[in-house]
Amino acid sequence: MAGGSLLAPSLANRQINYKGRTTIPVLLACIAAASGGLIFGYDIGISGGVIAMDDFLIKFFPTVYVRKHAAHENNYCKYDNQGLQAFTSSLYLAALFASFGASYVTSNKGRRPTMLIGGLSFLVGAALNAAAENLAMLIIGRMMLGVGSVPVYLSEMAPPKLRGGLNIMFQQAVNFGILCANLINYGTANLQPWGWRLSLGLAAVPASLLTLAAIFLSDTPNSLIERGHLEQGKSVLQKIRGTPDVEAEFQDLVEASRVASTIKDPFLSIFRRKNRPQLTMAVLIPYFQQVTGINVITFYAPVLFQSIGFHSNASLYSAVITGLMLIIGTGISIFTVDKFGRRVLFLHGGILMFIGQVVTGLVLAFEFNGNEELSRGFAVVILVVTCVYVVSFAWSWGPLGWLVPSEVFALETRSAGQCITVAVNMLFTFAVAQSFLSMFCHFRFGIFLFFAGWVVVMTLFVHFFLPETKKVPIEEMQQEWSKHWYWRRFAQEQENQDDSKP
Ligand SMILES: OC[C@H]1O[C@](O)(CO)[C@@H](O)[C@@H]1O
Repeated sequence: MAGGSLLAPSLANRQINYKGRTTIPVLLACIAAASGGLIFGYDIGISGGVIAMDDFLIKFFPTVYVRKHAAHENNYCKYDNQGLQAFTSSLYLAALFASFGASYVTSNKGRRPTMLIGGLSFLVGAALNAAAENLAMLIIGRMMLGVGSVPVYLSEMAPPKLRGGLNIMFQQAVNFGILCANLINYGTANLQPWGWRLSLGLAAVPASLLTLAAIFLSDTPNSLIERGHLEQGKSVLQKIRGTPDVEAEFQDLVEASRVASTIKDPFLSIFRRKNRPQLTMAVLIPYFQQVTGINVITFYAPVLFQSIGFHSNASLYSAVITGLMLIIGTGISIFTVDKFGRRVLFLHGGILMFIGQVVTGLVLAFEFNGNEELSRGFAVVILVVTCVYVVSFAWSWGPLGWLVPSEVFALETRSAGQCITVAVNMLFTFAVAQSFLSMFCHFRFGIFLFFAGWVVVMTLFVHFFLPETKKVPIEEMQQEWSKHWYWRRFAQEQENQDDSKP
């Protein structure tokens, strides 16, 4: 999938001692990857603050503007509007469809064209959004941003060597993007009447970096070798390592690509009965990540805080605070994930997220009747428990929602598993974005209890069904499933050679 090289089992955990130094192309590749994460985060974080700006509402959603300022109305429903939700959600729907095409382009044409298409698509999307005169321009722009996001996700998530702390760095880049967006909204909110245009248009800055990097970077050696261009692959490797002495690494890449090519039909393979545990993880982990409800905060925090009575500025800087919490939490994850393991982080994160959501639900139930503002003291309580919730998400389901799927698949199901993970994640990101404001209107405070219920389910699921993957080499993953108290009934069928059974 996605041109991601699959390390041969014999190579996956070997102490690697290749020659070479960090060269400019390597640094450029890192910048490209980081700017990909940044833009994705920026697009996640920017829409909520923009929706909270009056000039934006007057231009595109006048009825919401009137409702927002009407006194003594049901505050829970002020922002309930399908078009408004579509402005946020359309990005993820486009990303979902693009995920099917992007992996095809990458495996046939290489990483570079996919990054280039992604960068250009981001640029056009940002331009359309900044210049928008009607809802169609807004939504088409957001869809272009969605098309741009997928290559970034697929290429960052695919390489198995990006494991542990490194894999999490990508999530951290997304968080930085979200924080930048929150800060920029805070700054542009006072630039009337065009501050929202600046917010949306600034996505063009990292998008240009990504596009330039794609133009100036050569394709990766892995991608060239996988597509049969061995000599070219070798010379690129020499260039990026800054030494002609790359034979050892080159041979390993050739071997990895040979192993990858022997894997037939990963999509058929993942649907075999013996791979049921892997298919279950590919679907449930990204699903659970989204029904934690995190994107209620990342997409709609300013709107949410305004609905319960925070003033405009307070809403925007509260969103900045939650953005900071994402970074702190994911920082904690980077330093603890390989020490304490994945399950501990998931379980502790789950318990704290549950507490945060239940307290929010109860405070709203008893202290906020939907017509007035929340008292100052309780507003502070809401902000504090929201921070607890966000920080614990950011060390658990945020990064591990990507890291664990990259570790639970055996070699033969890996590429299909990661494609499914990306698609399911985008599907439910879309679903939450498109439904939250309406659900908030109808469920009221109950929406937080609804997400808390899912957190209970996913925490129990981790406790009973997820084996620890810390330091488990990819070629030993199948054995982990065979040892598991529940999954062994499926996984052991490998030995009983019941492979063909669907
Ligand atoms: O860090 C928060 C962000 O991370 C994601 O879960 C994706 O990795 C997003 O859906 C969310 O907005």
